[in-house]
Amino acid sequence: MTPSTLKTVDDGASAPVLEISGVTAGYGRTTVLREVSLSVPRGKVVALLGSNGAGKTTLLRVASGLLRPARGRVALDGRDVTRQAPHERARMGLCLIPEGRSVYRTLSVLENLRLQIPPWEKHTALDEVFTAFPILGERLGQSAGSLSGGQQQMLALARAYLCNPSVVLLDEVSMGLSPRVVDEIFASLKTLAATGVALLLVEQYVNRALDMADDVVLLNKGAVSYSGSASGVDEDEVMRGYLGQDGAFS
Ligand SMILES: Nc1ncnc2c1ncn2[C@@H]1O[C@H](COP(=O)(O)OP(=O)(O)OP(=O)(O)O)[C@@H](O)[C@H]1O
Repeated sequence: MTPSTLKTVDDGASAPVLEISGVTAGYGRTTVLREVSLSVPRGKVVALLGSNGAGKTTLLRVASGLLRPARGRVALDGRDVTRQAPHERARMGLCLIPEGRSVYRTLSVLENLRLQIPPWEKHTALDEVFTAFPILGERLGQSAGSLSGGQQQMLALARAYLCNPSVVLLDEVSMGLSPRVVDEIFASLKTLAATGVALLLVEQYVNRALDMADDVVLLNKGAVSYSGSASGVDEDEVMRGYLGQDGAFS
């Protein structure tokens, strides 16, 4: 058999769960991301850090299909999804938890949870959500709008337990919450990661993100200024990068 007749079997098992390669993207004439590449290995936690406006949310939008890049490629499990719609990527195991606690305020907690179960996950039970966030189980009949900010964020995060994802993208889920609630949310993320779900974590609390991340990608003005193991990263250096001092991670 000649090499050209050999059939290659690639089920994506060895590929990173999410791979972004050479992505340039922006809004209208404004370029926000420049040649950004990033890889989320299966079952690993990657922290995506950078100062305000560096392009972190834009990168999550490109990854999830909400924004089409001008150049570059997005792959899930080794399959090119650059032209796939967000719901198709969701069906392939990508779950985005966007910034800002997206819950239906006038609907009950239970109704919100039911709406978060995608149509193709017919047999999903709510038990895992109640294990992660017991308070939601005690508030099922209450309107989501009457929950505290932390409880609303837990309700938004419930989606990560209901979609059977292989990778979850989290955009500043700790924003505006008390330290005690942030502790609880990070504990739930650690539990989720321990089940083998990969996380791409955009997080303002650098120390908390570094504490649970395997790898770190630092964005500076839309370009990657550091990409590598979290163990080689010093929080102070990241903060200097945030403040835009040249030299940090160059
Ligand atoms: N819908 C939009 N239209 C035009 N420009 C936008 C839009 N969304 C974001 N931008 C701009 O793109 C740049 C990157 O924004 P982005 O939200 O991706 O950064 P970020 O790193 O997530 O910042 P933050 O930490 O403040 O959320 C900013 O200059 C922002 O003003």
